[in-house]
Amino acid sequence: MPSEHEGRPITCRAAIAWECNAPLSIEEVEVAPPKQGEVRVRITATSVCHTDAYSLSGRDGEFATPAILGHEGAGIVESVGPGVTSVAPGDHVVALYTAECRTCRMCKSNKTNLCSSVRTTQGQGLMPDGTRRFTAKRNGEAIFHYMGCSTFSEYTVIAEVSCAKITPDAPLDTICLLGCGVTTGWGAALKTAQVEKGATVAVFGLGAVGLSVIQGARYAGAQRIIAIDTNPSKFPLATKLGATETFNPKTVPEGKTLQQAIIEMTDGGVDYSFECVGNVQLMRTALECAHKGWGQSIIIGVAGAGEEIATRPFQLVTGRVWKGSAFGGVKGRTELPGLVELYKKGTLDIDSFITGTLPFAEINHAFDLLHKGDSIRTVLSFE
Ligand SMILES: NC(=O)C1=CN([C@@H]2O[C@H](COP(=O)(O)OP(=O)(O)OC[C@H]3O[C@@H](n4cnc5c(N)ncnc54)[C@H](OP(=O)(O)O)[C@@H]3O)[C@@H](O)[C@H]2O)C=CC1
Ligand SMILES: N[C@@H](CCC(=O)N[C@@H](CSC=O)C(=O)NCC(=O)O)C(=O)O
Ligand SMILES: [Zn+2]
Ligand SMILES: [Zn+2]
Repeated sequence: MPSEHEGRPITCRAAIAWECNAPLSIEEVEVAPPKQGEVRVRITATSVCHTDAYSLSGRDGEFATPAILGHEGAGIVESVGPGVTSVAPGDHVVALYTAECRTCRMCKSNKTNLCSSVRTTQGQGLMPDGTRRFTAKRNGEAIFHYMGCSTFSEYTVIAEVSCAKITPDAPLDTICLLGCGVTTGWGAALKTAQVEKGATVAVFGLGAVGLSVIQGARYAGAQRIIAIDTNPSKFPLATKLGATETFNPKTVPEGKTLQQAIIEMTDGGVDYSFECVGNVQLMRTALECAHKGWGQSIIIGVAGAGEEIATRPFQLVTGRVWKGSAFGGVKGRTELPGLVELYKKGTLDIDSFITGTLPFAEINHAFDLLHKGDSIRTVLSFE
């Protein structure tokens, strides 16, 4: 059924980041109708990923304010712009920060999920035509988009290629986590690393991303999964999701490095390690605890603008492999429906990641919980 607002602006609530390192401001915005190839979505649920906090911290070289953050959200299509064929009003969708146009060179390759169709304008906080759809009601200022999603708004406009259509019988307030954290970790284990049966795995950082790596590694049949975090309150959930051991780097004896400790625990190093924190020193540790000759280390964490990784080239000469993974290597429009089915069958746990739900108006509290290490994912509801 067509929306009563079709073709017209909608005024709704959004959380605006007017500047970095300040609380988000809940206020009214005007959301323009979708243009060619665009979709306006009523977001029903969104959660807060560490990357939202990272961008708000001012460490993200691409982030421009004022902006509407949020990239882990799901909702219902309100209206579509000219030329949109793959979704229609009423469809349930997950917003994708890694688009999938299916026609660019990257999409046609089975080696990557990094679609190039909208990435340049997305990084500038703009829609693909170079303009914006959000205006602050308080002063008429145009607001930047974020990661092609901007899910911290009751209504958002995203590109059709950034819309994964999913079955309407899946709960949006749970599967919104497929918009980032759960898919990223699961895919990093199964698609990027291709962890195999019997493997030994080390996971650094036990937020939604690291815990999802653990879940993926268990699904792949890994024999040992070592869950590593400086916050031991994350250990019980890591164990529930498949970790066979937990380890706190703070317990490494003086005079020994963390990589040495893990190499000793694993008879020479792990087959696969995953950095899920965004700390460049830890990325080095993760590489160097990988087994000589074949160990692979996957960087998932996002480091601040200007930060660099280092290791002795000898580490690579002697067979270790350094890789990265974005959105778990998952092509969202094609593969998210399958992940929803895995959730419905009980194969993919998403419920355990939701450590709390809050009304959208309490979004700043959700950020506080993340900063204090007291949450995995807090789902914000607009209803
Ligand atoms: N490449 C991609 O596609 C994606 C990348 N990311 C990135 O992945 C990272 C993880 O995201 P998310 O799971 O949401 O983050 P969280 O903040 O929820 O989880 C990170 C975990 O690492 C712990 N930690 C912090 N420092 C260390 C350390 N030195 N050693 C071991 N553990 C440590 C934190 O502890 P504490 O509880 O004390 O904070 C926390 O438990 C972020 O950098 C994020 O930006 C996220 C999604 C997609
Ligand atoms: N803007 C950042 C880039 C941050 C980054 O690496 N993002 C990840 C996703 S993080 C999700 O929570 C990613 O997928 N990167 C690939 C991409 O195309 O952006 C910066 O400039 O450092
Ligand atoms: Zn994220
Ligand atoms: Zn593409």
